Parts: sequence; structure tokens; C-alpha cells
Amino acid sequence: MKTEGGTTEQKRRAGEAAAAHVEDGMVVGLGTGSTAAHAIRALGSTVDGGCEIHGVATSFASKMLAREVGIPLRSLDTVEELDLTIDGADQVVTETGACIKGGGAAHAREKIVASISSELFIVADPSKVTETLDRSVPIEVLPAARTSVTAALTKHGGTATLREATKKDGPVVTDNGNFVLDCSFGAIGGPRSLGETLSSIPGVVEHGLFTGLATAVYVGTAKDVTCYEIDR
Ligand SMILES: O=C(CO)[C@H](O)[C@H](O)COP(=O)(O)O
Repeated sequence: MKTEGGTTEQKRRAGEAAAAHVEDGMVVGLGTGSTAAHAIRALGSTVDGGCEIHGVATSFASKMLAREVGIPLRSLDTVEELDLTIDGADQVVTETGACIKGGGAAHAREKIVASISSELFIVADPSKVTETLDRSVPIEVLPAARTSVTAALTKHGGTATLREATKKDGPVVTDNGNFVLDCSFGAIGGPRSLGETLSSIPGVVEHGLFTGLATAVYVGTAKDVTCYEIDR
């Protein structure tokens, strides 16, 4: 599992601090990635201790981990709303909670789950924190639209690259059967308006700019955790 940037300890502290807010009876969105995995493991311990929760996985990877640690699951296609989602980010602005997600190509389901959750806790290590989002934005596209979307992104000032798989020849294929374009725009001054532009391109399934969704950001350090509450 990807661990680039922060240390395991920083990620574990963030994940566990967020998971500590889960209460009996909650339906919880289970994010994807190495930091969210710490929260999923902590929730498994909570279930072991008698807490009755249900999880909704955002990817095949988080579903497998949730099963391994004994969290009862509900399928995303059966839920209307969730109490809380805990998920990681590739980059996050702690003041606003705006973030770039999709390093694990799971951002389409992650955004659906986040959008129907009363609370979204982003868990991160300090290497993810920034004042301005400037990483490449993952954009899930229908395979047939990869060329037309790439051209549209160029018109909007982006430089898009088709994400290649590392242990398979050819492109990464998402859990939804689509491709991912990683698109660099340089420093992103207005993530909300860029997100609206990306959503308007035919063939785009979902992009990794998350704005107006996070209610708190947990940043783990070697010794403790800082929680930034967001007024969304
Ligand atoms: O958005 C994601 C997956 O699509 C992940 O949450 C994001 O890539 C962060 O992962 P990690 O905690 O392993 O750094």
C-alpha cells in the first residue's frame, strides 16, 4: 500500500484520532489509502470491543481490509446517507478542507460517499498539508473519452497524462472500469471553480478536487495529532 511522504506513525495517529469519534449505531464511510487504512483497523478494534457500526467501502481495497478486520459492510448502492466518513488526501488545505484526492484512483466513489456523509474527516500526515493546491488532479474518464477529455483539459490550461499501471501493461483501470488522467494545472487559485469546469467536460466521470465537503482535518505528527475544524 502507498506510504509516500509521511511516516506510518504520523498516519496511524491521524487515522486513530478520527476513528475515536465513531459511536455505536453509526454508518461510516471507509476511505481508501494508507492513512485511511489505519482508521479502518482502529474501527475493527472498536467492533471487536462490541461497538455496533456498519461500514461503506470506497474501493475494493477498503472493502477487503474492512472484511479482514471484521467491520460489517453495507453496499454503497443501498445507502442514502452516512454519519461520518474518514478518508485520506494527497494534498489538503487545513483552513478550508479543500483537497486533492485520487492517488489510489478511488476518488469517484470517495466523493459519492463524502457527499452523503454528515461529517467528512480527512486524515493526513504533515507532508500533505499545503497553503495552495498544486499537485496533479486525478480525473477518472470513460475510456472512449480519454482523447477528447485530454484535448479539453489542454484548452483549460492543463497538461494531462494517462495513468499507467505498474504491475500490468497499459493504463490503470479503476474499480468502475475507467481510466485516470493526472492533470497538472500548476497552483490552483480557485479549486471550486476549476472543479466545476472539470465536471462540465463530457466523458469526465469524476475529478479529485474535493471542496465544501470536509468538516475536519486530522494531521498526525510523530507525537500527537492536530485537528482543524472546518466550517462548511
Ligand atoms: O484519495 C485517495 C485514494 O483515491 C487516498 O485517500 C489518497 O491517495 C491518500 O492516500 P495515502 O493516505 O496512502 O497517502
